[in-house]
Amino acid sequence: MGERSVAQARASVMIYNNDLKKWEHAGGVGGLSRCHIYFNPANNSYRIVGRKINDNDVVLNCGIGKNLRYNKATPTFHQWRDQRQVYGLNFQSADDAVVFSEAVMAAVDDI
Ligand SMILES: CC(=O)N[C@@H](Cc1ccccc1Cl)C(=O)N1CCC[C@]12C=C[C@@H]1CC[C@@H](C(=O)N3CC[C@@H]4C=C[C@H]5CC[C@H](C(=O)O)N5C(=O)[C@H]43)N1C2=O
Repeated sequence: MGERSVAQARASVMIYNNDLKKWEHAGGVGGLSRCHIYFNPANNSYRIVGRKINDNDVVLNCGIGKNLRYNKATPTFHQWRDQRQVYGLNFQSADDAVVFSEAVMAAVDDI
């Protein structure tokens, strides 16, 4: 039994460049990605995967750890970090952002 998607949202994926102190489009080019939260029943883990809508390029692929801190910086820009980098999602609507954030929090609570 493979991974299954427990939530998805369209958003622009951004990565914070700690050296330049600025946000950059994940994958280098702006544009919307379809971001899924996948649950892996084999090891009860979750990860967030984002693929560009126009060419399916994987621009985001990060695990959800049990102590992930998810920051709703604005109603449509949410961010989190892992030990390597800071991720940001620019949602198309506050509703999309709420739905996705609740699924992230549920995943964190489930680990
Ligand atoms: C302590 C810490 O890491 N704090 C983080 C946020 C955070 C809090 C709690 C848990 C996780 C996270 Cl990532 C933090 O403040 N960070 C992470 C790297 C960049 C930033 C540090 C400083 C700057 C100040 C302004 C804010 C920021 O970058 N914002 C606020 C929301 C806004 C929304 C969209 C993005 C898109 C481009 C625009 C811009 O950079 O011009 N922008 C921003 O300016 C974003 N900043 C941040 O988000």
